[in-house]
Amino acid sequence: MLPSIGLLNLCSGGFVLAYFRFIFSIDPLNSFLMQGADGILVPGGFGDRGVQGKILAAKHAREKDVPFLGICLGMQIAVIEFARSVLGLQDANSTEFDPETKNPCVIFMPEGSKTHMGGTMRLGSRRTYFEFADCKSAKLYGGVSFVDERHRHRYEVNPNMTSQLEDAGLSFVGKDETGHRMEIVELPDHPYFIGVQFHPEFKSRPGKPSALFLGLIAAACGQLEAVLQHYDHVSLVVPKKIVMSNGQSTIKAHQNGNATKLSNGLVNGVYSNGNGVHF
Ligand SMILES: NC(=O)CC[C@H](N)C(=O)O
Repeated sequence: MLPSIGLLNLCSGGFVLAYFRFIFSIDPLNSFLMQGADGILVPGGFGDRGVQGKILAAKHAREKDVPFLGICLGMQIAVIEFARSVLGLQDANSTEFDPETKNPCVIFMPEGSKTHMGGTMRLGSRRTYFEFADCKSAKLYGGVSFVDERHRHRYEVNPNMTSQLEDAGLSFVGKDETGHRMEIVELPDHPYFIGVQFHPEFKSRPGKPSALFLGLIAAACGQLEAVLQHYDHVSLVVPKKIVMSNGQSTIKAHQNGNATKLSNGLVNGVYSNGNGVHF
């Protein structure tokens, strides 16, 4: 596939010229080609083809502080790589690729059907609640308490392994309404390492790119701080975890998503009216 070039408006620091290169994850030159990358995006996918190369890409990004965005399978890959390299669980895997793994950090969603594939995916618009106001993704989305993004998957991060992963430094900063389904993962000490279970590309448009793509490009050209500061004037009103008297913790959801109109006409830069109906 030929490389392509894009002109992007970063809001803060004017325009940047971005050069995109598609690397096949099964390409033996994969690691070599990644060396010069300023940013890496691992997209969604099904089946185990190219998974090893995708794991190498996530590892390279994590270890070399290269801005990284993992989408759906790309997020699952980032979790697998982290479990293997940081937790030392060599056989950590998704049960999609290794049903017998002793360390299933990505598992089949309990409500899915293993026998009927058609229409059994978790599809369509679902709500993600931010756990922390100061994580990069919450800031990029403009300080909302939730975002509605579109989904297309059968597997998810194993909720029984999240505390182990979090103790080692991975942060699950976005979750569904139950708090058991991981939607956004970040590495807080990394310049830009974000994985999302949803597909931001489904609602991204040339003139209105998803906040996460904007963040990736900004980070890749050293402009992330400037872009985040641009959003800083929008009050960050994401509630912190509220510890309830019964010892359970929860987050309070604001039904309107704390929407604030930005000067560019977007509602916090997010395509959502906060009630699950999308434009
Ligand atoms: N859209 C995707 O990337 C799907 C990821 C993975 N194969 C799953 O079903 O969960």
